[in-house]
This record gives sequence, structure tokens and C-alpha cells, in this order.
Amino acid sequence: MTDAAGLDAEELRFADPDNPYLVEPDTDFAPVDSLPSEAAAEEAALLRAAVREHDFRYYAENEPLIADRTYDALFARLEELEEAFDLNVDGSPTQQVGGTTLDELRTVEHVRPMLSIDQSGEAEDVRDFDARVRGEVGDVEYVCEPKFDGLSVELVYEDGVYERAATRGDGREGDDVTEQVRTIPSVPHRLGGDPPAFLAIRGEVHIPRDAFQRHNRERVERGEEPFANPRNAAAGTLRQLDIEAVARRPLDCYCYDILGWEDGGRDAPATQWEELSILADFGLKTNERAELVDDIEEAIEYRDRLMAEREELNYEIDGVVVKVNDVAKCEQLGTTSRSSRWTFAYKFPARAEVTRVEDVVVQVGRTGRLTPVALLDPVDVGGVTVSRATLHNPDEIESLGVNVGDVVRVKRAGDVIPQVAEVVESNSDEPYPFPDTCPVCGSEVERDGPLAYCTGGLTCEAQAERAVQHYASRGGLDIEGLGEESVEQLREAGLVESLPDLYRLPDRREELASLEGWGETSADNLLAEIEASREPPLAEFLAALGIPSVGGATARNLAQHFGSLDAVRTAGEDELAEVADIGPTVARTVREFFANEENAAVIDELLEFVTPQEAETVDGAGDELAGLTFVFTGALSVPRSEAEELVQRHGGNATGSVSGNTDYLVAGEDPGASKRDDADANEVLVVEEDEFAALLAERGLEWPPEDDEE
Ligand SMILES: NC(=O)c1ccc[n+]([C@@H]2O[C@H](COP(=O)([O-])OP(=O)(O)OC[C@H]3O[C@@H](n4cnc5c(N)ncnc54)[C@H](O)[C@@H]3O)[C@@H](O)[C@H]2O)c1
Ligand SMILES: [Zn+2]
Repeated sequence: MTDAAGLDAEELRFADPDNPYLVEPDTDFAPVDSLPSEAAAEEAALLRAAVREHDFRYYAENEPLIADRTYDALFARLEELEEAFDLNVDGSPTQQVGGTTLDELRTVEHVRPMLSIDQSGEAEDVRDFDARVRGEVGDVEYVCEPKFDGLSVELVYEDGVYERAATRGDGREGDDVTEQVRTIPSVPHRLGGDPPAFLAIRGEVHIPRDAFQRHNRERVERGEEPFANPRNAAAGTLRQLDIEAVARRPLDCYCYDILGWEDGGRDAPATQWEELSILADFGLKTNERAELVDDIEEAIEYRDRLMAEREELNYEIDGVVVKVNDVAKCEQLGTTSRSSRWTFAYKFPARAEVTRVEDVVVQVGRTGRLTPVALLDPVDVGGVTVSRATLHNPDEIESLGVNVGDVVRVKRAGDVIPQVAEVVESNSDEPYPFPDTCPVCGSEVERDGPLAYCTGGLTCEAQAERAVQHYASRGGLDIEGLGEESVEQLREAGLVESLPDLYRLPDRREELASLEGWGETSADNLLAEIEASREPPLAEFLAALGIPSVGGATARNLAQHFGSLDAVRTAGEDELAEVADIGPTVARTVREFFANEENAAVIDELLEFVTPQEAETVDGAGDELAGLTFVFTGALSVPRSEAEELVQRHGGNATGSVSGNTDYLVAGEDPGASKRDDADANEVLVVEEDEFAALLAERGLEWPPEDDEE
């Protein structure tokens, strides 16, 4: 999720932290015909990196940074640029299915690729699709179905017996979720009717809306994070390794497509419509709202009808899927590497509800960024109760013209963070007056473009508390016994108001021990932990300072480049920009962090207690793998994420799937044969883990990485 502090470089896998399409991207794009081709290529490169990052967060981590609508806008823009400027699309996310597989689950190859669907919310695009189809195969009938907003799975039955299930993954292979899916009541363990010897089908696993709400309420009561939406919940659940926990979740599955059929002489159904009825005959759950229509105009009407009934359905849908009925014609139409050319998704507009703004509060993030948040009269938006919505920044307040008491439209649409889309009824003359002093510390507020920052630095209580929390966290010096809540408790008790106060705690041992939930032992344990943190390696200390955009990897590069804290503190922007994976923007941020007088004072004070250890400087450290792309597959002797991190830390590229410009496919003990074939087709060099180690050794890097590295 986005926090006001923005993104840490170490959290990013495919994109630079400065990439403008990562957080709150501006989707007001310049018209393509006014764009010089160089600018177009640059924009496309940024978009590709951002889309890859979003795909990863959405499919692999189940934690998107941006709303689906926003993602769709970025994706459409990328396609537009690639087409208008005839850009090389090798390896572009527009040519691939967006998912990936997880490390924890076994991967299985699909019977047939599970592809994406081209989509649009505009009727004109649907008509264009139809014109293309008829141009190629003549008049067609269409099957219209709801587009379920869940998780696509492949189910395999042999001789009518449930054999296995897999997620879509990268389209070619997915995660084995056989046991998870087995717990779904609507997935029969044995088929009825007269099933073929081998049957693979595609279905959509989802959580019914009522069950979702019930389940979310229970989560909140147990003190757990509620799921953002049913899709999220379904995706999170299917990847659970604890099968009993999966069984407790209210999952359901609609089946809609035959992926594989083998049965001696008997042929698979010749139309999509017959497929649906035969699946139902076998006892699989199909959707009762599917319809066979004569032409595209009827399909468009179907979509409008379904949109009106959307709220009555007990499952989330985000549009309709229109499919050519005749299977022979589908085969004639074929597929692209990303999607099948006989289907099109006609999406619904974003989901929105109207409610009243009760209040506006301004939150202060770790970097001092001020984020205005509208507190709302709680409203149910597509099955999720929304009581807060972000207003992003002061400019957004201005452009919306929103103030307390206004009636607003709140959007969610699969969104992570609900947002105020527009003011429906204004009850004020002016927009909410954005404070010119920090609501927490009273320091002056500084504007940086649309954003606002508290200038209090580490002296701002809100920033200081978050700074201490970060300093003590695993991303910092990992001080055990000092979690976020303890930091809050210590601040409230007046024991720790700024970072250096941590090291004054020994003088206040009695007070510490007398805090609620503490006692002598906990107090002494914490004091020992703090004492042990007084000579941190430079890289860890830098990471612990919470410099915006500087995570563990960047901190390490800084340490290796400069060697000492003094050298980092006094380095100019140009010098900072020479460090591996630091661009001009991060360089400026780092410079500003150290130049800030308040920060400098806090750091000086901190240095009375703490002595960061000098680091060995390494020439060109961090660049050893620059220009190389690695794909990891199969099991390695360490978690795949560690391998990918190591590659990225040294300037290389690690991606989840094979693409045209991949240099090395690093296979683990059990490389999938298909990946290898694929690899050859893409001129990917396949190396085994020991060859990978040798490749790294040539560059002075160690494999497997030492334990104490991170
Ligand atoms: N917010 C983000 O950062 C982010 C990132 C990546 C993707 N996304 C979202 O995901 C979407 C793309 O995801 P996608 O490619 O997985 O799916 P999709 O929305 O493009 O549609 C394809 C999927 O539709 C599903 N489907 C549902 N009902 C169906 C039916 N009746 N017949 C056939 N298929 C049916 C299938 O599971 C299939 O995988 C984007 O539009 C975007 O909104 C968001
Ligand atoms: Zn402040």
C-alpha cells in the first residue's frame, strides 16, 4: 500500500523510485501526435517498468499500489505509444499475461495457455472488435457472460475425478492450488453425467459478497486487517498454505471454458454455448446469466442490462465478457501472446457512491509529507464500507473544491484506497483551507509542486515517532522489543520524543519498568538491545535514518561508495548521483535530508551515543551485473526472492517471466522442461545454480549470499 512516505527503493523490483507512474500517476497524457518520438520512447520505457511493477504487486503480492482504472489508463497509454511510434515491443508487458507464480507453491504447466482479455469501457471499442472479427470470419453469434471479479483457475478432471487445480500465473504455468480448490463446495470431487477421459476447464474462484462482508467483519473483530475487496480476499485465500484456513473461507467457483478435452472418438463441444451446458451437465457450477446473442448490438444491450442489475448480484463483476460462439471460428481468429482474439471484455465504469464529508484531517508521514484525508459518513461501496477517502494533496482539494459538509462521490472500483472523485453538492463557498502550519508540530508547511511537507524534520513529533519506529524496525537497526506500539507508548509517556532519547533510556530505567505491560525484565532486555545497537555498520545506520527513497539496498550502495557517514553527509548532489541506483531525484532528496538543519541537529545528537562503523569502499560496487537480465525458475538452494534481490542490488534485472531480452535463465534443481524450450526460443542462456555462482564469482560476488548480508 502507498503510505505518505512514498516508496523505498528496496521495495521496488522493476522500476526506479523516481518513476512517475508508480504512485498517484498523472494519467492526463499529452496527445501522441504532439510528441517527439524520442519523448515517446522515453515515456514508453517508464511505463513498461511501472506496469511490470504494478503487475508484480497486483498478481504476486496481492497488494496493488494504484487503482485498477489508473492501471488500465497506464496500460492503454503504453499500447497507444507502442503502436503510434512503431516501438519495439519485445518483452513489453503489453505482449504478456501479467501474472507470475509464487515461490512457496509448486508450479504446474497449463494444458493450454490461460490468456488475458482485451478490454474497454467504450461501446465503440466493442464495435471495433466486432468489425475485426466479422472481417476475418464472417457473421458470428456471441455468448455474453458476466465478467467475474475473482481469480482465474484451471481445473483438471481425469475419468471424471478431480485431479488438480492451478492459478493462471504467467499464463503458461501457474501455482498448484489443488488442495486449496478441493475445499470449495461448488467444485465437485467427482463429475456427474458422461465426462470425457480428460477434461481441463477454466473457472473463476471468488467470494460471494455477503460472505465477504461477514468474513471481513470477523477479521476486524479479531483485530486483523480487513481485505480491500472480494477479489483481493479470494486471491489471498487461494495462496494460503494452511488448507484448513482455506476451507473456512467462503469460496465459490464459476466454470466457463473448456481448456482441454480428450475422449477417444467423442469431440469437444463445437460452440461456447454448448460448452456451458455440458459443463453444467457434469455438475460444475456455471452462471445462469450467460446469454447467446445474434450480434454485437445485443451484446452491448446485455452489458447495460447487467450493469443495472449489478447491485442485486451476490458476486462482484466488473463488466461482461463477449465471446465468439463458434469454436472453429475462434480457432481461425487465433491468439496473440497476451490474449485471445475471439473474446472482448466490455467493462463497467468505476464504482462510486455518494456520501457526506464529515471532516478533513491532515496526516503527517515519516518524510513529513502531509496527506489530507476526508472522513466520511460511512457508505457501502461495492461491498466494502468506506469511511475515509484520500484527498491526496492540497492541489487535489483545490481542484475538487471540496470542504467539510460537502456531498461527494467516492470511488473504489477494486481500488485499494478509496478516493473522492467529485463534489456532488457543495455546502461551502471555499475549498477546505489547507493548513500552512503542520497540524502536529506547528512548523511551517512547504510546498513542492502539488505536495505539501512539514519542515519540522525530525523535531516534528509525528515524524519523530515514525522515525523512531523505523530506526528500530527490521528495515533499520532491528531493535527487538521496540515495535510500533511500544514506540508510541514511550512517546506518550514522555520517555522517547526523538531518536537520541532512545539512548537516554538507561537513565530512566525505573520509569520504563513501571510502564503498563513492561516490568524489570522487559525493561532490561530493551536496554540491552539498545546498548547493542551503538556500533552499527554504516549501511544499516543509513537505512535506519529513514532518508526518503533510501532503503536497505541504496543505503548499502551509499556506504560502499563513501565509506563514512561524514562523507555521505557532506556529499554534493552530483557526487551522490554517481552511486549505483541513485538518480538525480534521489540524490537531491538525500542532499536535502542532510542539509535540513533540524535533521542535522538530531543526527549530531545521535552521534554522541552511536558510532556507525566505517564501510570498506568498493569501486563500482553495485554495478557488477548492470545490463544483465535474469529469470529464476525452479527451486534454488535459497529463496528465489533472495536471488532476485542480490541481482538487483548489483544493478542487474530480475524478472518473473521469460521475455525476449533475457540474458540468463537461472534454473534451480528442477527446471521445468517447457521453460527450457521456451528459453531457447528466446535465445535465453540457461544456467544451473552452480554456473550462476561462477558467473557471480567472476564479478567478485558471493553465492549463496552470506547470512548476515541483509
Ligand atoms: N491496480 C493494479 O496495479 C493492477 C495491476 C495489474 C492488473 N490490474 C487489473 O487487472 C486487470 C487485468 O487483469 P487480468 O488480465 O488478470 O484480467 P482481465 O481483467 O483482463 O480479464 C481476464 C480475466 O477475466 C476473467 N474472467 C472473469 N469472468 C470471465 C468469463 N465469464 N469468461 C472469461 N474470463 C473471465 C478471467 O479470470 C481472466 O483471467 C486490469 O484491467 C487491471 O484493472 C490492476
Ligand atoms: Zn510537523
